[in-house]
Amino acid sequence: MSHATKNGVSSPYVELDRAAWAALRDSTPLALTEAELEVLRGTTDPTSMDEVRDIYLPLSRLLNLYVKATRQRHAAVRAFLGEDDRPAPFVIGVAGSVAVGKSTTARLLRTLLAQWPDHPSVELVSTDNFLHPNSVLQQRGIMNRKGFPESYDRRALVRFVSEMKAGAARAELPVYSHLAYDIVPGGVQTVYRPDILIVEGINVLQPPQPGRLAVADFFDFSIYVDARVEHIRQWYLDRFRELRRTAFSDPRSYFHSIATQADEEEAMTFASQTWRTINEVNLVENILPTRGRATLVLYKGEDHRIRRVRLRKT
Ligand SMILES: Nc1ncnc2c1ncn2[C@@H]1O[C@H](COP(=O)(O)OP(=O)(O)O)[C@@H](O)[C@H]1O
Ligand SMILES: CC(C)(COP(=O)(O)O)[C@@H](O)C(=O)NCCC(=O)O
Repeated sequence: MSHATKNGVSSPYVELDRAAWAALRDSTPLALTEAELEVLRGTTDPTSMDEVRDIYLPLSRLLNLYVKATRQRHAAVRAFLGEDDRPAPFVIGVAGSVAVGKSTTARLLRTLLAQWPDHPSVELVSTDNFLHPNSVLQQRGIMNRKGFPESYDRRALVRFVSEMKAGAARAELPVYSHLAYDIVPGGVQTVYRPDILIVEGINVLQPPQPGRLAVADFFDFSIYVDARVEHIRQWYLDRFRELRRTAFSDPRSYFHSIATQADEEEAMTFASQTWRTINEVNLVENILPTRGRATLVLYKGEDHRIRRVRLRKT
């Protein structure tokens, strides 16, 4: 365990290697089968049972402690104000680059956190539901900025999380389809107020615009999934190659012509260009600068395995 110091001032972070973090699992039981894990894994994501045991069970234990402590703090404030108990979900943000594996992390957490008897209902919402439809992105000339902060309806995202936090019983959200590469016209996802709400997306740790609130202002805990840019690039390309063989071969896919008309070399040139001109620029300019705001950083190595964990103590 290292407590880095800078200019003699103790750092707010503690950094643990994989073995030190894994030891913090304590007695948290492993109640997930290989078949259940298989369903939670994203395309080409190799997250294994070892990863669940060494990384996600200690994290589940830590989050359970956070939920309990946060409930106690809220109850104390309500008692101080003489207010009745009002249920509010514990909100967790999961951030990181396109293709870093956030959705696998978020789905695993949803399953593991729901196994605790004190917070069985866990909802997961991906911020792609709040992207502006392609028609709006085209109108604004920002179709090549999909995933950048301005490509989202940030007000609607903040409104959704703030309403859930304020105790709203349910909310209706738009739906994004990776297949159509667009918002689904008339699509609705209904979210009933859970014990824990996980909000996953590349830009969830963005600071607020002047005079506004950002979605991160409502997080009780946040996780940044991190890796070297060149490794994430390789994962993006590997996944694209696999999607070309699978999802893109569906005639309804926005990228269908990449599967049917372009040979593999042309397809991969297109993918490299998309990575370099959109996703890497967004990572370096907008996403990486938010890493320091996360409560926890999971650092992945080239093989996708988490090597180190950094926790913010204060
Ligand atoms: N073009 C696509 N077609 C189908 N599925 C996709 C496409 N792009 C991404 N996905 C899937 O969407 C999910 C989210 O991907 P992404 O936003 O890159 O985040 P991450 O890889 O960090 O989970 C992943 O499960 C991925 O497999
Ligand atoms: C939909 C995404 C912006 C991710 O959205 P998120 O759920 O993280 O808000 C991303 O997967 C994406 O499609 N990026 C655009 C460039 C590309 O096609 O890779």
